[in-house]
Amino acid sequence: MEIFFSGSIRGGRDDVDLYAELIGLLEQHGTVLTEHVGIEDVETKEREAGLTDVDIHDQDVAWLQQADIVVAEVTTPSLGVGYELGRAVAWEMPVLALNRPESKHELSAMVRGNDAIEVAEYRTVAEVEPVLEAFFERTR
Ligand SMILES: O=c1[nH]c(=O)n([C@H]2C[C@H](O)[C@@H](COP(=O)(O)O)O2)cc1CO
Repeated sequence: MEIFFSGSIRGGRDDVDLYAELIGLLEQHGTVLTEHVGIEDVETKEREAGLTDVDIHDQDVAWLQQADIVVAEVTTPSLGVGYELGRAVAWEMPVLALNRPESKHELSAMVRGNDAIEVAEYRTVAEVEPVLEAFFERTR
């Protein structure tokens, strides 16, 4: 099982530690192609590696195409995450969006109102574990 994890980078990095925890959980279910989303200084590393925005976009879309499923943490609004979700839906991939309802951001209707995206509201990482179990069971 290859998993595309999607989370905000330029949209804001407040939740980066949470992304790393979620990636750790996802690794119990398969290979996470986008582990870099959970790395604190990802943009510095990409710059040092000489990656342009075109490189980042093209690599990301290739990973999305390669993946079997998409799991996104959508609490911090991000254009890139929204774009990835839109493409995943167009390709009819299973998509799970994890959202923390107590955030100051209201989840976009383009995500919550999309019946091709399963939205799970949660407060703690412990609550995500059974949600992932059920999601992977359904998509197996
Ligand atoms: O440097 C990057 N590396 C990268 O892989 N992405 C991808 C993965 C994330 O799921 C998503 C984040 O988009 P944004 O940067 O607009 O918040 O885009 C986005 C960026 C920066 O836009």
